[in-house]
Amino acid sequence: MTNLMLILLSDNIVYVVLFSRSFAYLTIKDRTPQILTKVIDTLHRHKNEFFEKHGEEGTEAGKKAISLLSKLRNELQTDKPIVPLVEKFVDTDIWNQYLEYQQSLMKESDGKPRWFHSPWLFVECYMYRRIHEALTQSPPIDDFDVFKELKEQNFFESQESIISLCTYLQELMRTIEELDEDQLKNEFFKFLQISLWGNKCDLSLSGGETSSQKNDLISSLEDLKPFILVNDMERLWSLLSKKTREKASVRVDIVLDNSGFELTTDLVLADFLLSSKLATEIHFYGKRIPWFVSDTTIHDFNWLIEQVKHSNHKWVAKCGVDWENCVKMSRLVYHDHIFWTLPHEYCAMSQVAPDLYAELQKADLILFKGDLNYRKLTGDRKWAFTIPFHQALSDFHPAPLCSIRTLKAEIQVGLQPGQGEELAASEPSWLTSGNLFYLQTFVLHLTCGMDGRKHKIEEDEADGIWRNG
Ligand SMILES: O=P(O)(O)OC[C@@]1(O)O[C@H](CO)[C@@H](O)[C@@H]1O
Ligand SMILES: [Mn+2]
Repeated sequence: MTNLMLILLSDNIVYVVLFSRSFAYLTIKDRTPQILTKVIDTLHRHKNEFFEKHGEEGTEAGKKAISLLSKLRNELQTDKPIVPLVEKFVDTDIWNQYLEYQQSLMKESDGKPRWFHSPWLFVECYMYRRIHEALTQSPPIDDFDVFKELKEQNFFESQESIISLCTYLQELMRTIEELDEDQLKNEFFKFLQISLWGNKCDLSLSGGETSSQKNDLISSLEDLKPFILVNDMERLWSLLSKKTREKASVRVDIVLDNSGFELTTDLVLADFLLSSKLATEIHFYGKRIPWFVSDTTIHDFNWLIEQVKHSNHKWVAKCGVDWENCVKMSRLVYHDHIFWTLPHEYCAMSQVAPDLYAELQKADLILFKGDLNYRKLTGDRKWAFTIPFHQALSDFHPAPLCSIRTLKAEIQVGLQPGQGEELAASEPSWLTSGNLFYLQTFVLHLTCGMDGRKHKIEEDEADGIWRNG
């Protein structure tokens, strides 16, 4: 049953609202409470560790964090108002200013921003920021990463694939100097697809359920190709190979997504780019706080390289030693700016985090991994499927950039006329099932206006979850 409804909102944009159960609604209604319950369960299971480490104070801290998170879950499930952050942290004021901005978008009659009455992107990011606040309010366990176990499990369960990946890379290293241009391009395409496939291993989509990479990836690449919806690899190659011919140093920046298997595929891609001299330095961007369950923090990055270095498989261990050396020689550089864990869409970066924008401008190419980055690149708006990618970026272009993303949310641009409709006919959940891949490049610096309609996601009842206001 769907109802049509016209709503006039404070910014005087009229939305025709179709009430249909949406991915955003199901995320907030079902998946985020499930994730919170897993976090509370994790804290319960670490009670003894907290006591052993910190005595009675640790036990009390665990209880406090659990009660704060239980309160958060209740606020979410009963659609309470979104409350300001209270614990002083580097981004507390920015978050509370953003909450005031959301309030300003609402009509007085709509009251305050609530969990089911706010943009999905904001509410989902806010939930992870409140999890972080609950821990920082519970010293001495304030530095405990409630998602650490899940991220490590993903890595350990993907060992088969990691071994085949590292073995392939090390075997290629033996002959990489002799590859001709075509052979090099084909290897580049392989490592790009491996990094793309790695994005399927995402624990927030799975609600924390295991999502490791079980089968051998290299041999599956041909089977994977039909699932690539937009494939700009050729354009990516011509951009990068041209830069390599023209410049002595070429910098590729990779905005990371999930730790575990996906991070391993990104390190393998980075190693290939450096070893093939397609790049001379790689800059990685991770998250400052635990984020969307599986996203990479500096602790995850250092832990993974250490694990790989100490592997009992010789080619895996060789990769770990190489990666550690690249970090020491600053050929691999890791950044974790707080902006990446704010709710802002990326077209706001030059205002909100001009230092980060200036850093990205030094890159010859930026690769954005994953779905959440794609949502922030496109402002989480309901663009028509055929809107060009550069237009959806709404003036965000620090450097030529490429989104490498598995579709997991109901946003998609850059398609051919009819392509989205065709996919919907063949697989109704094509946007959120995580079965389709998306390698879209924006390599030309074009300015563009913001003409995307904002995305409104509704479910059956009168309330709805809105995308970015
Ligand atoms: O960025 P990633 O790891 O590819 O995906 C993030 C994600 O799991 O979180 C949101 C739903 O909870 C969606 O953006 C997407 O499904
Ligand atoms: Mn993620």
